[in-house]
Amino acid sequence: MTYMVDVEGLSREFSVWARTGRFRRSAKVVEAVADVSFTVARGEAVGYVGPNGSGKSTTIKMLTGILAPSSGRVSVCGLEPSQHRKQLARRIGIVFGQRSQLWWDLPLRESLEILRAIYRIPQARFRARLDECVELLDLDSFLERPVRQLSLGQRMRGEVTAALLHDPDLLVLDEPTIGLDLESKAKLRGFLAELVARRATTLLLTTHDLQDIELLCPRLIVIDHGRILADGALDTLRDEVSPERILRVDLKQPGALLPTFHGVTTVQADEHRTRQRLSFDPRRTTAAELIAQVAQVAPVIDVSVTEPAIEDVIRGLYARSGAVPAARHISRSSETTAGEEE
Ligand SMILES: Nc1ncnc2c1ncn2[C@@H]1O[C@H](COP(=O)(O)OP(=O)(O)OP(=O)(O)O)[C@@H](O)[C@H]1O
Repeated sequence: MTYMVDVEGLSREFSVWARTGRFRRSAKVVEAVADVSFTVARGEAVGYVGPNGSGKSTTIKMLTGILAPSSGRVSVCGLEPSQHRKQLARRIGIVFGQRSQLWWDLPLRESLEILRAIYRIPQARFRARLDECVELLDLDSFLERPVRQLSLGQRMRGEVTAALLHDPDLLVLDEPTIGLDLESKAKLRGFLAELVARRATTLLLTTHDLQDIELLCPRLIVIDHGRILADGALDTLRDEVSPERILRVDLKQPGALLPTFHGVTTVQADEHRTRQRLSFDPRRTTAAELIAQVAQVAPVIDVSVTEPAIEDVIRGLYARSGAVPAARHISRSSETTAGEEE
């Protein structure tokens, strides 16, 4: 099988100057990415998550050819990125939430025209792509406006359009929803979800907003200290870390506390015992089975099942590995001085 992304033993080190006393600094090596291996198949949508300084951007930079690896092997669309950066640029689309690929003083439409010329996109294909983005991302009202006058949400919609004009095989999004308000986030996510579903675009997404992942990426790669902590389907990781689910049942009449059916660990009830919560292990029983069992002992008017939120799953993965991400926000400016440039 040929993969869109194929990474093996990928590592990247940086030499940095660290303060060791009031006037003393000494060189040390930071392992930004350490022995990372994964593959992404065509049409997959993968979320790459980790706390600040865990190595996400460094990985993305190696995948897109901005940085060369210190060691390991990386292949994107069958190309070695740092050696074939220009060729690769025709095959992938990149959106960096914190950086723009548009021309600040030009109207958005002109920026897109320039990109058409750079990528030598045939007029008909360009028109079709642009029309589609204009419609689905509502670009109409600001297409003629200079990029510097656009709101962040409008600019991001422009960035995504720019990344898609040349029909890339792989779309790499680095924090695409950072700083966006709820409405803009929803709009962008809706568009990307459609893209994945309809066109089977391969997507690699880094984000701090776990809702992006939940809505767009069935698979999750979790990274910490430059190493992969977990890689798998969100649902599988959820089962591994915190298998318990909660079935809430609303009964027609107050009654006795429900029995601990097979697979149920605890039963809790409100004071009238009309609303009861059954914690259960989905590997031992199913919500449907439980509902049927409850209905046999008491008339039910409503039910709902709650799963652990993605935040809890990720917290569980870190806890399992002994990492404590929240306490580790690495500030480049105060702790280290970059000794190497991108
Ligand atoms: N050019 C550089 N020179 C020196 N150190 C660097 C450089 N780029 C990254 N690092 C270090 O490598 C580590 C990983 O950084 P990276 O930017 O990849 O993390 P990240 O997961 O993208 O973080 P964030 O979520 O804050 O963007 C950090 O310790 C960072 O300080």
